[in-house]
Amino acid sequence: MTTSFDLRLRPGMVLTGKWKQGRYQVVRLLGEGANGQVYLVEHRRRWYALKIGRDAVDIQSEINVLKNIRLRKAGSEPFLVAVDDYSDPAGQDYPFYVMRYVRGMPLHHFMEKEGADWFPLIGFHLLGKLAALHEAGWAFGDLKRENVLVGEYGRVELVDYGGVTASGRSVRQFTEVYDRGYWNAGSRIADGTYDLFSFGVLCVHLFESRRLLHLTQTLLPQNRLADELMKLVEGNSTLKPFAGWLNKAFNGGYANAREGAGAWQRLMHGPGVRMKRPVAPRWMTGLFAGSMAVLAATIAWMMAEGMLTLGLP
Ligand SMILES: Nc1ncnc2c1ncn2[C@@H]1O[C@H](COP(=O)(O)OP(=O)(O)OP(=O)(O)O)[C@@H](O)[C@H]1O
Repeated sequence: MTTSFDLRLRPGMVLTGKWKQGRYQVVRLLGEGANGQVYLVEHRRRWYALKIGRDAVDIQSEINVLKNIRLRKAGSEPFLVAVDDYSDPAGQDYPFYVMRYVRGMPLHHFMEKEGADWFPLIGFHLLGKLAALHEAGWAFGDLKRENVLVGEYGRVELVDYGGVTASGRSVRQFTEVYDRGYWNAGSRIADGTYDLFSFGVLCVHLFESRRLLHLTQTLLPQNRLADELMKLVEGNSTLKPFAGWLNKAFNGGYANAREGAGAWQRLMHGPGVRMKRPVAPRWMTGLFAGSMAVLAATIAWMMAEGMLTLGLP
């Protein structure tokens, strides 16, 4: 991935906003893409993600979307925290915004590390995230492995809102291989079905990346069809139980992610699906065992004291 500018912020340096004077200490680079670089920063003793770019228009349109979609759970901090410009020592201005730091690793790295058994649950969580956007009148647009971060217990967060588009408009930003138009399977009009198509490609990309790459290198544009993707699905043991679902998603059969999530959930417990069930953290198991021991001791003591009988005649 190349970026359009060569700014490098070093760990430890403090970036001060030109207009609002907010101070952000750089911890490390989190990632970079076409629109900018994302750094982990510390601000008022808390961690945030700071995205900085050169193109004010690109960054500003992401900011506008983030302001509009209000990714906020009741009582929690907003996703978008601050907006400002940074002036480098040479006087060059770079627009940036600060957002909530999402602790997690990109989906494909998580899956490589933790195993495919997580796939059904993570897929379900991801559909839930998309459903919330669809219900608010948006499509995510640029769904791909890198834009899905997975945290503990398979919790999922979407990052990079540069492609988020109001329903009914033309998708603003997409990645070719995930794009419905690329596969001759429909328009680039933003809606739930567009994201579900990309979700299907994402599933294929996770488990059949080599063959998917081969298809993109060998198929003539007119032969790029969802049927080709389905062949990869049918040949893969993790994806096969979801073949019916994926076929429907590739053909626009689910109007939105909520509908898709319901059907996905039913399949998760079906035949042929190996699924990780997150276990409660050890401290919670310990707490439960501890409370049971206290309860047993209390009952024994009450019985000994004659305060409790077992209901025998
Ligand atoms: N809020 C966040 N918390 C943690 N990590 C993040 C956050 N936002 C972005 N990242 C990381 O930074 C990477 C690059 O960010 P982002 O995708 O927004 O940049 P981009 O320039 O728009 O990339 P692309 O060219 O893929 O569109 C992400 O893949 C992710 O790993």
